[in-house]
Order: sequence, then structure tokens, then C-alpha cells
Amino acid sequence: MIKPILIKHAAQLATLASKGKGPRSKEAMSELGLIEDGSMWIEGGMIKAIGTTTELEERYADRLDEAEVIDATNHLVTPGLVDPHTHVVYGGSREREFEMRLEGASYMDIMNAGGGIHATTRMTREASEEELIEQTTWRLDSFLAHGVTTVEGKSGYGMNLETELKQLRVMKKLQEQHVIDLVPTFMGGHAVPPEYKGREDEFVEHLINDMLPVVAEEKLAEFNDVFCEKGVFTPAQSERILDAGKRFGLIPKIHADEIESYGGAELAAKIGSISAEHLLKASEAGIKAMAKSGTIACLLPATALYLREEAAAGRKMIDEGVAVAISTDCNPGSSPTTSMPLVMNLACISMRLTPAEVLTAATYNAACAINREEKVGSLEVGKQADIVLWNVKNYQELQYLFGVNHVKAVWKKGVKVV
Ligand SMILES: N=CN[C@@H](CCC(=O)O)C(=O)O
Ligand SMILES: [Zn+2]
Repeated sequence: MIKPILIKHAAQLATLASKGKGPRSKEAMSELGLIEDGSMWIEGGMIKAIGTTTELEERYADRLDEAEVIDATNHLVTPGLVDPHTHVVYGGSREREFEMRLEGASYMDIMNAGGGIHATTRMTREASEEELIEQTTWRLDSFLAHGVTTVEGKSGYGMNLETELKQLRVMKKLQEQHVIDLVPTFMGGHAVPPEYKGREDEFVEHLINDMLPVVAEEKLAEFNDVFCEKGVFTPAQSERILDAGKRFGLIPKIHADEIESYGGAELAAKIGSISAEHLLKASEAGIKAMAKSGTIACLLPATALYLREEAAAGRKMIDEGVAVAISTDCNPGSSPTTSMPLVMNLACISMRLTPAEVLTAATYNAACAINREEKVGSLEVGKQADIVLWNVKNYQELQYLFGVNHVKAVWKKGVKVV
């Protein structure tokens, strides 16, 4: 029998308690639901009670002997971090492109010359399911070590039915094998594969008619994502792909305005996308439209840094009323990292988000961006006991001491995994 757990005397318990109100924007992004000298009772993988240490010791006075007690004196406790945007399943690696970019080549130059996404597609097509599981397991372990307990993952390094399905099946297996919750997104619209060069619209039809129905039939994805970017998919093609996904019950997401301002944010708002990703070059009108439609901005400051681009206008987006989430964008080209704590630091430094806003963006709002806010992203009675104990006293210190992994312990569904 697994013992109940009592975490007590947390210097700061950041609950992010939200009572099911949907993604947070503006001032609500700074409401962390802090409890000083905080305590939690965990049983059956769930949070059963939360409050001050005095309150919980009184309430469970007759059961204290049976519990495993964790003394969190001088430590911050938060929900497990949620990463709502990754390309975590891929074959091979692209370190030579890193050098090429430092020598002056641009991300799109490399891609247009057959590298970038196309290079990883070749390596992913060649990889066996077992190889992909092995590589991805390593990355998921690393996420966990950085306090991340839920990860969204996209296909998109196949761009043919066989390999798209292979990536999604790998995610399904990993969801069964790994303690991390892995949330699958179909992204057949990541680029136009070379075999369809010059026949882009035909590829769009192929994706809609031949890939989406199988992905939906096999229930391999919850979301449908597309790279809406000049030279990749136009807003009109992106809309077709996302609309078609909706008809199969897949929720739209969109890589928007990453390299050029291209109407991606406006499109996200128009089609009711749950989130829009990147947004480095989002227009004023696009930002306003997203605030109005309630589309979450999923911002990726590590990607901007890695591509040596100016970060998205996160501060402005929050001030305009857009709900912001943040993510690693873990992928082999523009952000090969699993460190959410680093991304959180960067969100403060490069986008001027406050430490409180950043914690919301990496937990509760991130959960909203992948439809998981009922289960994870905050510490509330009835939610999964996904918890991080940090080697810092408060949430400001978590952001202040940067580039450091402050994780002391992680529980996933009430089981200590780090
Ligand atoms: N920008 C498009 N897709 C990925 C990068 C994929 C790659 O370079 O392999 C992203 O979100 O950053
Ligand atoms: Zn991406």
C-alpha cells in the first residue's frame, strides 16, 4: 500500500488555484494563490487537501502516523511544470546547422536548401520506432529532471502517412511507458516535403484527404498544428488544414508569424485556435484579435535566443489582454533544450514578464493551452499530485538565479520520480 504523503512547512506554496476559470490574462497572471508555511495531503495520486501546516496537521491529526512526511522548510513548492509545445519525437541531430547559422546562414536558407525540418524528416523517416522511443525517452527523462511533468508533442517530421503515424504511435507508447503525461498533436503541415515541391496545394489535399482521417480514426492526436509562414504554408492553406482537422475533432494550433509577419495571429483568432505559437513578428492587429478571441499566445523565448532573433512582445501581449503560456519548443533545429527553468528565466529577461506571470505561463496557462487545466497546472483539491519541490525559498528566487536547475524533488501522480 502506498502511504499518503504530507508535504509541510513549505516556505511558499504557489498553488495557482484557479477554480476552473479558463486561461488567465492581465493581472490574473500574477495571482499565484500563495500559502506561507504551506502544506498538502496527497493520497491515491491526487491532492486531497491543501492549506497551512497548522490547518492540515489538525485536520489529519489521527492519520499523521501513517503518512510519509516531507519537510519543505525553506523551500518553494509549485505545480509540476507543463510544456505545451514540443517536437520531442525526432531522429538524428543537426549540430552542423548550428555552426552554419553562426557562420551567417539563416534558418529559412538552410531549410530551403533541403536542411532544417527536411533534414530531420529524412532522419526520422529512417529511424525505427524503437530508436525513436529510445531517443525520446532520454529527452522526457531530462524534462522530468527539470520539473516538467506534462509535455505536448508534435508529429511533423514525417510528412508522409507512414512516418507521421510512426511518430504518433511512438508518443502513444511513451504515454503508456513513461511517467510524463504526453499530449499528442498532429503536425503533418510542418513543411511541404520535397516530393511535393511545386505541388503545394496537392500536398495540402493529400494531408486533408489521406492523413487526417487515419490520424483521427486511430485517435492518435488531440490537436492539429500547421506552420503558417512565408515559403511554407500560406494563411489560406493553413486555414484549410486547420478547418479540416476541426471536422475530425482535432483542436487547431498554429505556428504563426515566427519569421515574418504573415497574418498568422489574425488567422489564429479567426478560426478559434486554442493557441498560437512563436509570434515573434505578430502584428498589432493580430495581438488585439487574439486578446479578443481568447487565443493563448504560446511564446518560445529560447527559440528566439537560439535563432538570435528578438523575442516576441510578451510584455505587450499581456498588457493588451492576451493570455500567455511559455514553452521550450524542444526540437533539433531552433531550440534543442528540455529546460523549462531556463525558458522561464528568458521569459523574464527577454520579454519582461514578471516572475509571477512566468510561473503562471509555465503552469496553469500552459495547461490551458493543451486542454489539461482540469487535471494539472495548479495545486488544487481533486487535481493530480504533480508537484515540484525547489531549492529556492520563493518564486522570485526561481527566476533570479538563472540558468540553474533548482529542482530538488518531483512527484508525478503522487509518486516521487526525481
Ligand atoms: N518553426 C517551425 N517548427 C519548429 C522547428 C522545427 C525544426 O527546425 O526542426 C519550431 O517550432 O521552432
Ligand atoms: Zn514548434
